[in-house]
Amino acid sequence: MIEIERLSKRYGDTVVVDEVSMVIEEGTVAVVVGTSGAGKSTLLRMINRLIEPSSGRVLIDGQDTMAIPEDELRHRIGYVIQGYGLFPHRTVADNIATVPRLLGWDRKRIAARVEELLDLYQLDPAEFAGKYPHELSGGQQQRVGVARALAARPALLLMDEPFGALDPVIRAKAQDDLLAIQRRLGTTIVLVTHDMEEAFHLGDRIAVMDQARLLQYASPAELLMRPAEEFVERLVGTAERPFRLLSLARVQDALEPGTAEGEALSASTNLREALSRLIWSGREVLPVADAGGTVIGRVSVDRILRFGRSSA
Ligand SMILES: Nc1ncnc2c1ncn2[C@@H]1O[C@H](COP(=O)(O)OP(=O)(O)OP(=O)(O)O)[C@@H](O)[C@H]1O
Repeated sequence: MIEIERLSKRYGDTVVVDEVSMVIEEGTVAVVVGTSGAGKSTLLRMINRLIEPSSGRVLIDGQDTMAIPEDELRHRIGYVIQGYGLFPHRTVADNIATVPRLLGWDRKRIAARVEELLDLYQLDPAEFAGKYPHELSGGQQQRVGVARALAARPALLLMDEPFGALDPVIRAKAQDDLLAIQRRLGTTIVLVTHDMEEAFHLGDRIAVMDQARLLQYASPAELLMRPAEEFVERLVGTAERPFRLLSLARVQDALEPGTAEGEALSASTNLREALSRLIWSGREVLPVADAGGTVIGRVSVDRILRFGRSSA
């Protein structure tokens, strides 16, 4: 668990982070959003003390980060930035091995870990281990950047606009991969983004910052239904609200008994996508199948629309 308590950063008379307090539960994803210059990156970097706080404190599992030597802190906390920060003159394997080497792991253990991470990120070790960053696509570099941050199995991963440079298709895949890996490893993640879609897709909780202040820190549904201030309401996108609500629920939540004509939707599909498929197919109802392909019921346009209403 990460506890941020009245954390502030001042440069001279300018306050860039103003008494921010928030708790990030273990194994969850907290996403920080806000306007440019709101203080998001500064807040993130104060967690691993890349930036020293002016006041306030950060506790990791109850331990004040000030009591942890800086290098140990950096090894314990994974950090991913936009542009991935890979070392250009080191191979993919050497990049991933950076922190394990600093920690003095033996060769065999490092090699096994590198291979495991490349596998996890679907990069064939035989092909990719010896390549240099400039020989990789943007999406591959991004995956190596995250693999490197995960190399020493950090319990906490800080990510600053990690998918900012990716095109929309690769970006969606990178987000899904991250969630899958996060669930598998139980990593706690704090991620900064400009992209509200990304925030709603990834965040268990979303922190909204504006002009150095934390305006609201709540679950995606809460931000939509009960925005604390007009700024939050505008940022979550008033016109987008029903669609964002739909994307938070799954077909299994709107399942009705019976079956229907047409290509089955998976029960795990989100309702926004399901509605889109219904509209495109020109049908009022579609069958729903479980992960094994067995039809378990149906879903209708009517039922989905009820989920998108504020009184749902
Ligand atoms: N070393 C510094 N000295 C003075 N001001 C700084 C310094 N570093 C950052 N700032 C200011 O602090 C404010 C917050 O910066 P920060 O990078 O945390 O914002 P951000 O919300 O991450 O913005 P963006 O989304 O544009 O990256 C900005 O106004 C920035 O100009």
